[in-house]
Amino acid sequence: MTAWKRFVHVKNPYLDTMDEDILYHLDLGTKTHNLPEMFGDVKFVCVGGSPNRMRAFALFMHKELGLVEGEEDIKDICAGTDRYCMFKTGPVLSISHGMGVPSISIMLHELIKLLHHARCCDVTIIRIGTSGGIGIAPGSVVITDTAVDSFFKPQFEQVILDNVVTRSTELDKELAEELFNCSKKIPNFPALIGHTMCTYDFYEGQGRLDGALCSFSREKKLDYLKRAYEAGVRNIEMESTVFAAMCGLCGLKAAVVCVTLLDRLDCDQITLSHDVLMEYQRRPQLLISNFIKKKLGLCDQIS
Ligand SMILES: O=P(O)(O)O[C@H]1O[C@H](CO)[C@@H](O)[C@H]1O
Ligand SMILES: O=c1cc[nH]c(=O)[nH]1
Repeated sequence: MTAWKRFVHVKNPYLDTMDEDILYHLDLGTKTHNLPEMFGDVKFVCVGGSPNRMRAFALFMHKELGLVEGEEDIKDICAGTDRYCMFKTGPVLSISHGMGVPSISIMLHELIKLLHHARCCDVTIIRIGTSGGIGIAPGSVVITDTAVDSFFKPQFEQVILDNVVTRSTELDKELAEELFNCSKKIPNFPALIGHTMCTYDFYEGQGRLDGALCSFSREKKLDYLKRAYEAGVRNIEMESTVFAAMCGLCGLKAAVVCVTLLDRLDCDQITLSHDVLMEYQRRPQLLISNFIKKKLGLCDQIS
């Protein structure tokens, strides 16, 4: 029996009428680049805020996949722009998205069109990030089941013209479970499944007392974070709702996996040493590399 291929769908009737599509912020285009040849074999897309992290992930994946060509062949495909960076190794694409909803949303529009133009199918997309934990030990890896907004609602509100359009932020529960099962096979790997709250700001928006502005008390902050915990929220970051909404609408299997850098019930400032921060940031990468190797039928635990 032939399995159906899951293509990436764009939902824009105007795209078909365009002679050329310029993916401006990626410095790629349908006339200037052979997108099917460059990207047609992509099966896994990993995204994260920082360019260096996404470069490190591509190099790590390259090694883990045992690919023959050298590291020096892994170049930034978007080098012509300094908005985002993109690296490809085998079927894995690694892209940075900057900080916050507007930044990741621009990248996702162009990435989803890229995958569509390249005729990619059966693509899984995973955000590997950092976050602030609530009521869990720093260094824990949270696999998101549902992304919620600042009111703990599983929705993303997109302003389109002068309307507010509400979109669902459900993520693929089966994929989250699969990732959690994968995490159990890694020794001493603290992981859990929970809701992730996405905010529009790192300071006031996440109830921090240490920003340039703060108009609420310590008690109000703690009351808010405790209510978030009771609603099932285990970590806070700044991209998951729009990521879940856009990927869901375009038929991409999506997951969010973020390490926590602190427990927000204890503090606001990130005081980790550089080495500890780097080690924590590698945790989502290790989990995703094991997952990808498993999906590709490579040895489960090479690392
Ligand atoms: O670690 P990344 O992927 O950048 O994600 C988190 O870190 C940034 C804030 O420091 C926000 O973008 C937040 O979502
Ligand atoms: O507290 C934190 C840490 C990382 N990223 C966030 O968005 N918040």
